[in-house]
This record gives sequence, C-alpha cells and structure tokens, in this order.
Amino acid sequence: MEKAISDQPSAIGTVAHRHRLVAVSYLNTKPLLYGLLRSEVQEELEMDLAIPSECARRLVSGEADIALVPVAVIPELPEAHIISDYCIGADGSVATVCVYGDVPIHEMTDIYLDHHSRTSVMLTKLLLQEHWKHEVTFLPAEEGYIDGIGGTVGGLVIGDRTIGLDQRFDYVYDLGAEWKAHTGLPFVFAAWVSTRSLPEDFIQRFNQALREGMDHLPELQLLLSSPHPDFSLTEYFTHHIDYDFDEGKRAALKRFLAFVEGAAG
Ligand SMILES: C=C(O[C@@H]1C=C(C(=O)O)C=C[C@H]1O)C(=O)O
Repeated sequence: MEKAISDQPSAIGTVAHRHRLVAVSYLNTKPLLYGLLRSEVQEELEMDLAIPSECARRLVSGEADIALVPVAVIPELPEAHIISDYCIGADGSVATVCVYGDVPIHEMTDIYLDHHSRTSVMLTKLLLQEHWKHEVTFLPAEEGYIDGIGGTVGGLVIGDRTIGLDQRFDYVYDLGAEWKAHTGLPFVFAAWVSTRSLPEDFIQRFNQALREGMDHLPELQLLLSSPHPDFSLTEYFTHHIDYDFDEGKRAALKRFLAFVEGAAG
C-alpha cells in the first residue's frame, strides 16, 4: 500500500509521479475534461480516454489510479473513494442511454447488452425485473451488434453511438426517464473514483478544475462540432446530462448498488 506518490513538484519543476487517470471517451465527458485541461492540475495527471467498460477494467486491474467509472463496478473495487461532486448523471431523460427496438418492450424476446457499458447493463436488468416485469434473453454484444437489433430483438446502446438512432427504431426507452418513473430519483451512470485515499488539497484542485469546465460550457461548444443535425449540444449538456453528484444521486447510487450487489451475490 505504501507506494509513495508525490504531489509535490520535483526539483526540475515536473511532478515526479503522476496519477494515472482514465475518463470516458464520449461527448458527455468533454465539459469535465475541458476543465482538467485548462487547469494546472493536469500536470499532476497522466490522462487517457477509453470506453466506459475499459475505464472500469483499468481501475479494477490497477492500470489506473483515478477513473471516471461506471458506478456498477464500485463493488468490485477493494477500495473505492468517490473523489468528486461531479458525475455523469441525469434527472429524467438522459438521451444517450436507451433500449431500442422495432416492438414495445413487452414484446421483446431478446435484448443485446452494450459491451461499452457496465452501469446501464445492470440498469436494464433492474428495470426489466422491477419496472417492466418482463423476462427476456440477454445477448452479449460486440462491434456491429446494433445492426442485429430488429424484430423481437431489442438492444441497449449507450453514449455517442445512440445519436440519430431514434430515427431508426420505432421504440426508444430512455433509461434515465424510466428509472425516474420507477423510483422518482435522478440517476448516476459514472463517478470519479480513486482506488486509494488522495490528499485533500489534490481533491480540491481536481474539483475546482472540473467546476471550471462546467463554467465554460459556451466556450467548449465553440470547439465541438454537432454530431447530428437534430442533436443540440446545449440541450444535451444542460438538460439531459446532469453533472452534479447531489443528494438525490447519492440516494439513487445506494439503491442501485444494492441491486448490483444482490445480483452478484
Ligand atoms: C449517460 C451516459 O452514461 C454512460 C453510461 C455508462 C454505463 O452504462 O456503464 C458509463 C459511463 C457513462 O458515460 C452515456 O454515456 O450516454
């Protein structure tokens, strides 16, 4: 455990050991990344991006020290510290985590579970069990699986690949909205987690940097191109994704992790 990681600049002005950080490679993380990249705290970080399931794998394997991870992986970590008041969450419809299909959910016989996801895979299972009360066969997904959605086969899709998909399928179930209808709560998909306790002053600088990112959303939107003519970045960043890890999301996390742990046990 006593692996010394210094947060102090070394004699030549660089940081001796940087925290290895991995964040989600989707659009919804850009405001948080923008803050980190504008801040001096980035000098203390070795930053990389990956799909959510890979962020989870790296934190569990010890290849990363800090990650924006799907919250469903938290029970697998020997030590987990949520180090930020910012997250990838939603209070109602999230827009980019949906089950798609040609038929209503109760007519679906099979559902593909997106291999990019850890949290929404479990959320789909929870909602089928508790909310829709409908049994299906779960199909593992791999690259290209979206083309296999059709007939009575539905599919969970998360992140940027969902953009435009609502025009391709007749039935779209937004899991942020369905969770809210089921529990009355907002939801947290991913949180900033470290696998060991970090110095308080680092955590403060880290959160200040994330805050800066949120404060500069209009500037960031000048740098990003819109992924689809019908997709509003402003709408997505301000009405769908809810970045505050507030009391409601903490309550949601507790409830959701109880389900995840129950399913594992
Ligand atoms: C809202 C989203 O939440 C994502 C969903 C995740 C999951 O299902 O494991 C993980 C990270 C989040 O980025 C999204 O990416 O669309």
